[in-house]
Amino acid sequence: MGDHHAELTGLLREWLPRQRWFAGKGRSGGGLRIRHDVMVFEPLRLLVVDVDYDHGPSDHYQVPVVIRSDAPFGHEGFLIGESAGGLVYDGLHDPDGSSALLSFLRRSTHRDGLVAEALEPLDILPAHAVGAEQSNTSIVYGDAYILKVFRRLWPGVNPDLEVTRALAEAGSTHVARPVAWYSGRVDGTPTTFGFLQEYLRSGTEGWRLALASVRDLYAEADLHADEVGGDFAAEAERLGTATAEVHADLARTLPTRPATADALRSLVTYLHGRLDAAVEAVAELRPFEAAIRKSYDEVTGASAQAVHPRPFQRLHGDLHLGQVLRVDSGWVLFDFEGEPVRPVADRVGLESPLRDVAGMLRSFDYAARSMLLERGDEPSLAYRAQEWADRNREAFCRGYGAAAGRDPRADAVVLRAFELDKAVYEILYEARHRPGWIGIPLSSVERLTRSSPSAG
Ligand SMILES: Nc1ncnc2c1ncn2[C@@H]1O[C@H](COP(=O)(O)OP(=O)(O)O)[C@@H](O)[C@H]1O
Ligand SMILES: O=P(O)(O)O[C@H]1O[C@H](CO)[C@@H](O[C@H]2O[C@H](CO)[C@@H](O)[C@H](O)[C@H]2O)[C@H](O)[C@H]1O
Repeated sequence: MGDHHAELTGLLREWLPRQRWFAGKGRSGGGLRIRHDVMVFEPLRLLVVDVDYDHGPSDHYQVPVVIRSDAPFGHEGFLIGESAGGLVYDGLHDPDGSSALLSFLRRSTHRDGLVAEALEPLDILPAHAVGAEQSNTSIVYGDAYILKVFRRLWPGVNPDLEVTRALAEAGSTHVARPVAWYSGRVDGTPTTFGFLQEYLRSGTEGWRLALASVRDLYAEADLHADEVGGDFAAEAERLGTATAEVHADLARTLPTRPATADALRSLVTYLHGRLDAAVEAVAELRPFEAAIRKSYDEVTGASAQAVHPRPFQRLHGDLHLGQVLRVDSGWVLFDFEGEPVRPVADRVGLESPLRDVAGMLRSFDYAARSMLLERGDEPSLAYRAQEWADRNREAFCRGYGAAAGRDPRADAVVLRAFELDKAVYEILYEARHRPGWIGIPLSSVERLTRSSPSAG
């Protein structure tokens, strides 16, 4: 294995940093070690790779590979490199590799420390990868299942699996049925590697529906959001209700804790810490720093009961229009992973449900403004974008309030703090991955720090 691993390590040293989900960009060091090498199911081998840096903890990644003596047509795009043993391909994109993973799940078996568990008998179906690879790699089997393979491994049970299972067991209609998963040990801790769910073939992503609505509005230069064909407000209201129902099920089945003065103080410290890192990295944020900090401090400015009369609880953690699907029966939420850049230990904490509300409100802003990027500077469209975002924001909060018994807008100080925090996170995210979009969250920070909390 020694020479072979040395060769594979060399190939991965080139390949890994080029992947969209590689989190070590900009960190010095980057020494690579293959920690586990398991033949999961012929021909799929699963490598667990550690990346060590000069400072801070190591990262862990799973890299399933298929090593072939042939080079089938169409495989060029996912070649990792050439070794003495053959051509090394990304095993999640190699059709034989993705089939092997389903066979492993189907057997509900274990292999060298990797364990597969299935809740129901699985059909063997052909695989294809979905969409652009982001934080993870997803594979659809037939049109029955979708497997999410967590590329970066955080020791512990992945919150997506934990929370989705809790909701399914509570009878929620707002999640896709969990079907199977596989796990192993990382740093001695049982860790989720991949999660298979029912594939909702009739689902349309909220982001696509919202963009269609915005497009309709921009096409009708003289009409308002409530007058054009593709008005999204009724959907936004239903989405608000679905989010509140999910929160209620999570509060009923998983732990909660009161939002005490201490809990709010820790929250504010945490928000300031995230801002420290963002202003350090993105100079454009600095003119707004003082005003943002002032908004955060307002969270501890009055009694905890007055500012946040709801318990802290488990959440979605990164809710936006790209994480919800409209199916015939209503809205389904997925990807309960939280923000992928946060350590899992942080993401499984009990937090304010207003964090999710704020995530979705930010997304209405994104949908309205992303289309302005294509249109250049048209002041009348900017006005209409704001009108669209406000209308859907109100509808979402109305729907949430009707189901939760308290409208999120009633807790305006905390809601604004979370909207600012999300926008700060987005500024960092866009700076790293999509610099052309950074103006969207920056303009929101500018607006949110200008307005009073209740104005939204
Ligand atoms: N149960 C499902 N049924 C149908 N499509 C889904 C389902 N879950 C996720 N998707 C689609 O798969 C894609 C990737 O899923 P996601 O969990 O967001 O991955 P990532 O964490 O990499 O962003 C999304 O575009 C989403 O629309
Ligand atoms: O989908 P992920 O879990 O990988 O989330 C990350 O990427 C998102 C972008 O794809 C990013 O979301 C931001 O852009 C969305 C439009 O593309 C918008 O709907 C969101 O409101 C906005 O935050 C997300 O923040 C990031 O964690």
